[in-house]
Amino acid sequence: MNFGENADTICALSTANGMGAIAVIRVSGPKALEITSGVFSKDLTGKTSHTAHFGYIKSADGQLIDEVLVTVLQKGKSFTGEATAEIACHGSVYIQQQILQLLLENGCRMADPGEFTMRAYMNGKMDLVQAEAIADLIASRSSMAHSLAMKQMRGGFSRELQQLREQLIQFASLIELELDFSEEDVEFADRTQLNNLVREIISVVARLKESFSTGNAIKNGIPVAIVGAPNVGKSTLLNVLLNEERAIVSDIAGTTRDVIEDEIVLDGISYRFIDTAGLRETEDVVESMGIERSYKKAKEALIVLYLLDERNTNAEATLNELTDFRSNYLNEGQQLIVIVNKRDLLSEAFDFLAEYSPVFISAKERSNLEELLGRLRESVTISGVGEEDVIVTNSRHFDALQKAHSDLLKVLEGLENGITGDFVAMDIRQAIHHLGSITGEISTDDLLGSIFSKFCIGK
Ligand SMILES: Nc1nc2c(c(=O)[nH]1)N(C=O)[C@@H](CNc1ccc(C(=O)N[C@@H](CCC(=O)O)C(=O)O)cc1)CN2
Ligand SMILES: Nc1nc2c(ncn2[C@@H]2O[C@H](COP(=O)(O)OP(=O)(O)OP(=O)(O)O)[C@@H](O)[C@H]2O)c(=O)[nH]1
Ligand SMILES: [Mg+2]
Repeated sequence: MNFGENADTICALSTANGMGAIAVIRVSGPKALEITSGVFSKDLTGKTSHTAHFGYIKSADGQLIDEVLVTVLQKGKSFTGEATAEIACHGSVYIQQQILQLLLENGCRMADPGEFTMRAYMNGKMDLVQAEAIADLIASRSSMAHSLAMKQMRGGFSRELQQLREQLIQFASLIELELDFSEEDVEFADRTQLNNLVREIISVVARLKESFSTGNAIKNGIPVAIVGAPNVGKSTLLNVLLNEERAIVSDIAGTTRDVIEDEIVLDGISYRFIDTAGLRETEDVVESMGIERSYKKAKEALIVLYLLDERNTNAEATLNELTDFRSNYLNEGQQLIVIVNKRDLLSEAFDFLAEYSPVFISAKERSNLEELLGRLRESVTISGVGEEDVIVTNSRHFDALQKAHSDLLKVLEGLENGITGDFVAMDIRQAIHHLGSITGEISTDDLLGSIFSKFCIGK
């Protein structure tokens, strides 16, 4: 990988593909200002950084291509850290192509996907976590996903990792110091203190690791399974939540055969609602396959909406049904919300459900859905999304945390079993390595390639 003075000068369209009011073409690299000046009516090389210049783009044979505004960012002062010119032209596809072609003829190369951000990383403008957060920020579709990505881009997660690494490095050097003097039988590192420190670090890593299921859910839409007996109104509720006739509704029990899901942003949170086949004993082969899938989906969901309706008047049978479901299909960490639907038809009080604090709604009449949304939002908070907490949203980070976690457990085991310092130190170094791979203190071309190739071109 060439960078610094030897880097190619790259260019790409940074705005969306296709026609727009204005399009921005970004040029970055050692020759960005020279090459852009070569196709522009003014010399940009000596201009103050962060200034905009009006002028013309002309082709080699003197044809006027467009009137444009070029922004100059000098080396060391731009997003990429390299000299950069940003050409804001009229957003015609023809003009965009002509300008890009002129830049290529004058010595630029087309940027690979994510190459501008990769250069920002290579030039120390940001770490890998922050670079990855930019991709998440661009992809974010809900306020919660946006705020997680923003926090990560601003360095929240990086600072937490940095702290952990520093503690571990100090720890490792204490143990290694002890090794140097091992002949003299000195213990520089107080083992109890080390023990406590490792425990503390393990608990932080564990918390980060565990936040991934929520973080991932927020990024991809929080999975909410709608389950319950046939005909209670699951599909009606799905349709009402999505505001769309997504699933077939009928008064025939067993209408929904397959899992139906769709995503929607409500109140700043993106949910993935999953309608399932009504749960019951059945001889029908196809229906029982559908029910099998319902149970599977319920297990994968973060929140389970369990629907009952006006027929569930038998307290014992209903409570048994709920207990059964809870003990057989609900995992730890999953939130259960019990809903009594068809409240327009209710004549009884359903006091026996008090321990579940059910939400009474009428899906058909769209009544009391606000309470349900409130409860959904509450469940998201309960599942671990505090305002202050750093949340892991990226599976690469999760993998590395998991590895660091198991290294640290080995360290702890080593300390407790009185294993010699050199083995303990090896495991600590491994943990430091895995934590460092997250922010990219340690990285390989393969890793960078796989991360940045998923970015948009021009980013
Ligand atoms: N036109 C344009 N808009 C954009 C970007 C861009 O590169 N160009 N961005 C790209 O993603 C985002 C903004 N991010 C940016 C980050 C740093 C710098 C920059 O010039 N940094 C300098 C100076 C900082 C300062 O003055 O405080 C530096 O870091 O040295 C510019 C944009 C979104 N909007
Ligand atoms: N009165 C009343 N009827 C409702 C309400 N919600 C749903 N229904 C009716 O209940 C019947 C069953 O609704 P569905 O949404 O198909 O029920 P389901 O739970 O998806 O049923 P399966 O797919 O068979 O498991 C339909 O006739 C709906 O119109 C409600 O709030 N009040
Ligand atoms: Mg249905």
